[in-house]
Amino acid sequence: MMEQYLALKAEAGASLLFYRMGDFFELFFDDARTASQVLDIALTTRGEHAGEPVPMCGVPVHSAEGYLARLIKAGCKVAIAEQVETPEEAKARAKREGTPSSKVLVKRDIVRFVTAGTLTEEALLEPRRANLLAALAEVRGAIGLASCDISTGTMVLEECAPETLGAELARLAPSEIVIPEDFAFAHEPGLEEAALHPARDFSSEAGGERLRKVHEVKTLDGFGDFSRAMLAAAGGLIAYLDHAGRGRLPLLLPPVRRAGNAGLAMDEATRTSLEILASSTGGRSGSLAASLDRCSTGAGSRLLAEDLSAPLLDRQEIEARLALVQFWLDRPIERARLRDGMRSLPDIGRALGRIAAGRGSPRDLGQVRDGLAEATRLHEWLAAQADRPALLARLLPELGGHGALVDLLARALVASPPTERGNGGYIAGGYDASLDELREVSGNARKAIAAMEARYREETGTPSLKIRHNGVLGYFIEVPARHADRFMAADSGFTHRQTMKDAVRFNSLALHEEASRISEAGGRALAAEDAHFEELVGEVCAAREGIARTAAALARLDVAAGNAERAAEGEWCRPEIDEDPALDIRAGRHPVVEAALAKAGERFVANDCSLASQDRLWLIGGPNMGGKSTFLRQNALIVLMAQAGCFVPASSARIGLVDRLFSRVGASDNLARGRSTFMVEMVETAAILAQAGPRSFVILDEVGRGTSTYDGLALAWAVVEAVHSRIGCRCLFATHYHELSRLAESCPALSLHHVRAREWKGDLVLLHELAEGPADRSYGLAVAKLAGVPKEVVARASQVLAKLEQARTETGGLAAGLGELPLFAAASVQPELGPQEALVERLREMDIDALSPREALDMLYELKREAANTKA
Ligand SMILES: Nc1ncnc2c1ncn2[C@@H]1O[C@H](COP(=O)(O)OP(=O)(O)OP(=O)(O)O)[C@@H](O)[C@H]1O
Repeated sequence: MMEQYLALKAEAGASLLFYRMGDFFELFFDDARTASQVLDIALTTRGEHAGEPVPMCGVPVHSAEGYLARLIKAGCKVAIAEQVETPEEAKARAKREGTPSSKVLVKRDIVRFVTAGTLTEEALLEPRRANLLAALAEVRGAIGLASCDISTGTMVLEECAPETLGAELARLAPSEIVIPEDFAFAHEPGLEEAALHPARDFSSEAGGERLRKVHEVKTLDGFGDFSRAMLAAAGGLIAYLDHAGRGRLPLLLPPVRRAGNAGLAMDEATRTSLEILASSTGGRSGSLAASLDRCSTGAGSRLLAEDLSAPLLDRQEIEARLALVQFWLDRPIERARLRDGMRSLPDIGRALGRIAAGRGSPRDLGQVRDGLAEATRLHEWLAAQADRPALLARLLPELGGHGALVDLLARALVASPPTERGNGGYIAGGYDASLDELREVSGNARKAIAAMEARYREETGTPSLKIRHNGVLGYFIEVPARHADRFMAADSGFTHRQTMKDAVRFNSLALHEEASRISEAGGRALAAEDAHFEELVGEVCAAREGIARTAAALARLDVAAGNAERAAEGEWCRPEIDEDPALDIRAGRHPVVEAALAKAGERFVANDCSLASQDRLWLIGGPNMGGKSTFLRQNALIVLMAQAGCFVPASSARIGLVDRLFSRVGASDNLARGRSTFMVEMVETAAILAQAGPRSFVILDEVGRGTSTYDGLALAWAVVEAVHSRIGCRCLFATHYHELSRLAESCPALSLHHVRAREWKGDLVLLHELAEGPADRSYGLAVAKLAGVPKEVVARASQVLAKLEQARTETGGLAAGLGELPLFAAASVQPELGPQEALVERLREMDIDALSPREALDMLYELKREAANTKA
């Protein structure tokens, strides 16, 4: 056995090997140590290997899913080795091969690799979260990105530049990433845990071939235009799935090309800081998605998360989503009816995923039936609604058209089919006459056995006689031990089978005959149900693309109705979308903070934000805890929500489409990646300065606070100037440096604002209200007092502050020398040129036509000399 185990383990590689032994999966050696630790189960030993006891642990097959879920969550991969022949088959093989049957071992094989990105089981998936597997490939400097959710079969191909890979991965947030073994960008952040796969599977030719084969088409043209990098990534993805499923591919729908720049771009830091899908503590609760989500189905929640991760840039598409939300908002009764109906809707996308992956159960077929039947009912109802918006009209045909399949499944399956296929009983009566007959035979035999029990009781005068059944003996007659003698007699007609403590068990010829009838008919009935199951699976798979489209349409309806529900609940408004580089939000609120305050019985103070080309940079000061970060974030979130097609928490909002959103709010140490707080702040600021354009929206919070006061102020000053004069985008900039307010004199599109506070009877009152003009003071000490810093420390700080302020009055303070500083734009602060760049600059500036031949020759010599120096 050890030999077989070790061979399979070699194949499993780094995956933990679940080795099937009867009713258990067993793990050995290091696998057993890891699993016992992660699962907190007993570690024992079994036998010896190389003179040492072999560590072992095991999990029962029937509850293996739960254990698998925990292992996958802990970052492990698992290879499942099943018995692929029965003991009888093994014995027959031994006979054929001439090996003694005692030496023969049942054949086992790895039937599947279970990894985070290749799950389909209900128990292992979170209903409200997509589970993506992504593959990356590089072709001539372009990175192809293939992502798929095999639980529903969707597959998206896209391409990006190496610099934006991090942002794209942050948008997708895949559960697992596969890269070729020789991937040039393997050291990029986020790829530390990526699975390696042989590079030969990541070629564009092989990728194209694989896609054509999976979808049984001669050309991919009908699906879209895919680049070589996309095809290479798709090839790697399919090859990895093929490897994980040991040759059985899961459900894969035709690939969809995601157009580059199709949406609002956000980098990883922005996503994290805006807490879109997860809060800063890592969980869903406290995130934007959680506070927005009123979807009735898991599929709806998954689509909402996708919408929020990839807001749109296409005005028409945004308007289409908003109009559908409006439609449901205007019809509260219909909305309630839709959401009620949806609540009991099965997750047909995922049921289909399991069926297509060969892991489907009769219950999954039942779910497809019920889901499609509900979709058909919805189709009829919605078709009768007046004033349907365009998106609804587009979705409508996707909901119907499954009549024949629903009818077939309705006739074929019982009302609530079981999850277990092995015991049968899921094919409905009346569907197959021969199956009904077999069932009748077993039914009659069962009746005969019941009659036999009554007859034997009477004939033998043993009222306590019972005919029973168990897995080992089959049917048997059981009598109390004190009555057993008369059954033991040679001519009694009963044969002894087993003696228990208080009872003795017998068989009889008649019972044996009826039991054989039951088991034979039962076996044939099971086989017939099995065959029907396969037929039904075939029918469902043949209709898979239509079913997936229906599932997607249902999810879109659910998201729109959920958004309408949320908008009604919070009195949110429909944003107006236009192309102006402006932003006008009236009485805006932060959806998450507002909800948290409401729970505590507190009121959120709404604030306006109005940016336009002549006033597009707001410098915001005011006390700590005054609400600056909240204000910055709420406006970024409102933009994001609007472009995702949601209503927004404001009394009115006009959003000029934003192409890139940047958020640098709150310190996020990234010590794991070897960067200090200040370094992270500067890296993120650098990214903003490099990538932001005139249509971007930037929120920056306290840039420069992580270093010395002078350095920090200088950096903040230069960053504000660059954003104002060079980039020219809309920006909210929160700061504690009062000195920055002087920028208002030199930057015409910059205005000063502050969050209001008051000191009342020595205590600080934060009003959380935004007002125009610079902040008068910081109230830092008052906040420290509020936070419980000991009185004597605050008193001492007051003394120090008084001294510092006195010095400031005398010397003009920190920014004393800034009066003479020229404007950023006028200063023409050129970065110092390197020697090569200087050379290029001279060449560029040279007017050849104005040179005499002699001057030209001299110039050539000079340039040559300079070039030689540059090299040295
Ligand atoms: N508009 C508002 N209405 C009511 N409460 C608010 C509002 N804005 C913020 N708050 C409350 O004030 C707290 C502090 O807000 P926030 O972190 O935005 O302050 P801040 O000015 O950025 O502070 P710091 O300068 O210390 O970073 C929030 O957690 C919230 O409870």
